Order: sequence, then structure tokens, then C-alpha cells
Amino acid sequence: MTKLSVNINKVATLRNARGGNNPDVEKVALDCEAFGAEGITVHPRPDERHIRYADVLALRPILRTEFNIEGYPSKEFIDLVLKVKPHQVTLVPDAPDQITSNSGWDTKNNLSFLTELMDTFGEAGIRTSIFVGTDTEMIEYAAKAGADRVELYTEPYASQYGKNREAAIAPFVEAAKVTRKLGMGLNAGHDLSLENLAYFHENIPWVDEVSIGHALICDALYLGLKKTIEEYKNCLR
Ligand SMILES: CC(=O)[C@@H](O)[C@H](O)COP(=O)(O)O
Ligand SMILES: NCC(=O)COP(=O)(O)O
Repeated sequence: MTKLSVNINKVATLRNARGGNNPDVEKVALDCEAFGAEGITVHPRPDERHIRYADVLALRPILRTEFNIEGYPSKEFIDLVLKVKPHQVTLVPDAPDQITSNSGWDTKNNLSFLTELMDTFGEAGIRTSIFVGTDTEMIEYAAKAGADRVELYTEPYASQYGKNREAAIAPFVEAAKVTRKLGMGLNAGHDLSLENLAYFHENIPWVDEVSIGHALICDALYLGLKKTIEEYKNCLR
């Protein structure tokens, strides 16, 4: 079964636009769970332009499903994750000023850095995931680093889907098979949507978790949050 983890960054972006607490990020997270989400994802960035470190601390005790914290492993991020102890940490190689994630790790060149982090988080009882592209060598080095899972960066799939979905999915199926062979769990995310999710799942039904934020929150403007989450879950059946 593929779990749906809702990324609530964009809810925080909306809240931050006015400085108050509307929409209430904690309430939205709980509502996502009540409407069927099997996890909540946050990606705090150094400038706190959407999810703030304080949100992450406040969410931990109230969530009932899987909590996934994504981000670049700066000292502040590592300290936050070790304090919060989520179910899963996903390491992403983003620069501090990046608009959004745009690539996976070079796990070969960062092997010792990542290995040390896998040990640190593993010893704290936190499941680890490394954000990677479909280059199978990068997946092999994620396994060498000791990651429990990899998260495949799905933007290239999403952007190619409309032109040629068979060609778009092919490298992801290959990467997913290699991940399975190496004994790691498999997550996926970035630009997954109601348009492209069902086909992704149909071709790689053994994905453990997809984390979806931007498109899902956009869809909720039209469909409402409950119906939107139901529709995304329908794509994963
Ligand atoms: C790793 C990944 O693909 C997502 O976490 C994405 O970067 C969401 O972050 P933003 O909401 O800042 O775009
Ligand atoms: N890990 C991907 C994620 O959390 C959400 O990405 P997106 O759906 O906002 O592109």
C-alpha cells in the first residue's frame, strides 16, 4: 500500500502572507489526517518563508500519523529533527535560497557526510530517507550510506508526463527496481498531481509513500480539502 503524506508547506505560505494564524497550520494538518492522509510532511527552509521551526515543534505532539521532516541537513535542521524525533527524516540537497527542490543528492561525492548523518538519525530511532534522482549509481551510494529509504525526485516525470508518459515513467521504474533490489524502502515526490499520480502508482505499486503538497493544496481550492485527499487516495488504489 502506498501512503499519502500531505506536505503542508503551502498552507503555511498562505498563513504567513498576512502574519496572523489563518489558515491554522495545525488544524489543517489534523484535518488532513481526519480526511485520510496517512502522513504529514513539512520542509522547513532556513528563511522560514513557509513552515517555521516553531510549527514543526508544535505539530509533533498532536499528529497521529507519520511525520516526515524534509530539508537540507544544516546544524539547525539536524538539531530540530533530533529534538522533534519524527518518524522519518528526508535529506534534500537544497541551497538556503532555493525556490524549491530541483535535484537529488550526489550521494557518491557526499558519501561520508551522508553516512555520518544516517548514523546520527538512525541512532535516534528516526527512519532515514535520501532524496535522489533516477541515476542508479546515486541510489547505490544511498544504500552504501545506510539510508533506510530513498525518495525519488519526480519533477522530471511530472514535466514529461503530458508529452510521453511511457518514456517519462521508464527511468523511474528502473530506479524503483534497483532500490528494491538493494533492500531499501521507496518514497517519491515533487510535482505529483491528480493528473500524473495514478499512472505513477500503476507502474510502481510498491512505492511506500508519496509526499504531495503544491498540486494538492491548489486542487483543494476548487474541490475542498476532504474531496481532494479522497481523490489523491483513489489514485493510489
Ligand atoms: C523535497 C521536495 O521535493 C519537497 O519538499 C519540495 O521541495 C517542497 O518544498 P517547497 O514547498 O518549499 O517547494
Ligand atoms: N517531497 C515532496 C513533497 O513533499 C511535496 O512536493 P510538491 O508536491 O510540493 O512538489
